[in-house]
Amino acid sequence: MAELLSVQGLRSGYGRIPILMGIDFTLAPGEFLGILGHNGMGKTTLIRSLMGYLPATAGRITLDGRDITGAKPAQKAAAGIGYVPQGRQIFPDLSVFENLRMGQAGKSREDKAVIDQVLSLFPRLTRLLDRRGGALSGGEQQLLALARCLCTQPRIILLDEPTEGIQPNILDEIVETLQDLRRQSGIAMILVEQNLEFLTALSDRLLIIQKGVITDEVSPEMMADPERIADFVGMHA
Ligand SMILES: Nc1ncnc2c1ncn2[C@@H]1O[C@H](COP(=O)(O)OP(=O)(O)OP(=O)(O)O)[C@@H](O)[C@H]1O
Repeated sequence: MAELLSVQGLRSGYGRIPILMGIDFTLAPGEFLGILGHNGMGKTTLIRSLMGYLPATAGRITLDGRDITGAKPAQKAAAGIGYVPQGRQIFPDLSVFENLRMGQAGKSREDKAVIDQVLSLFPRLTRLLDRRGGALSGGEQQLLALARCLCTQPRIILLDEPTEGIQPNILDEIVETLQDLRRQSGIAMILVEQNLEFLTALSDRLLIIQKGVITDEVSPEMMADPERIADFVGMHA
């Protein structure tokens, strides 16, 4: 399979504290890759390193075969890498619609058609366009952060712990929205999570991260059997 993103021997950390100890994986076009790990295993560090917020101390990241290891976050965004941070970071004083427009802030002119197309995936947000971002529930904010990222028209989305602090009813809606996105678009996604059930519902392939190293890969065949995965990774949902 052709590869869109390739990560080889990636190391990074904070100051002199190493956290990522040599991460290797590839992402194919349109693939949803899940990365499962407990608290503190390096998931956010990995996403922030891929996005360029933390410099790699070793290793190589390529996009379409082009080396982007040292590229700045804005350059990575311009190359088509979208980022939905943990904690969502929506603008609390702006309306839902204004938050979506911020997703187009880097473009020379606003493209309302793109916002409309994105909104077709998010009926709940369409009903809340005038509401302040800060007045949304956690789950609604997560939907907004995802929709805002889609307004940048990325080829890859990096999604950091989307289930954190979200009520179960809206979590199901987030899963369905992502499943629709997976079916309808050619977007590829890296989802880092500690929620096994969420990842098995969405991932084509699942990697396990422990202490800054990818320790295992769960094959697509095994993905069909959540009990077996839970035993395999020692993480019952
Ligand atoms: N700014 C920082 N300075 C120093 N160490 C940090 C910093 N941020 C995170 N760490 C450490 O890096 C390690 C990995 O943290 P990271 O946030 O990547 O984990 P995670 O898997 O995303 O966990 P969580 O689910 O808690 O977000 C942890 O040991 C954490 O304490």
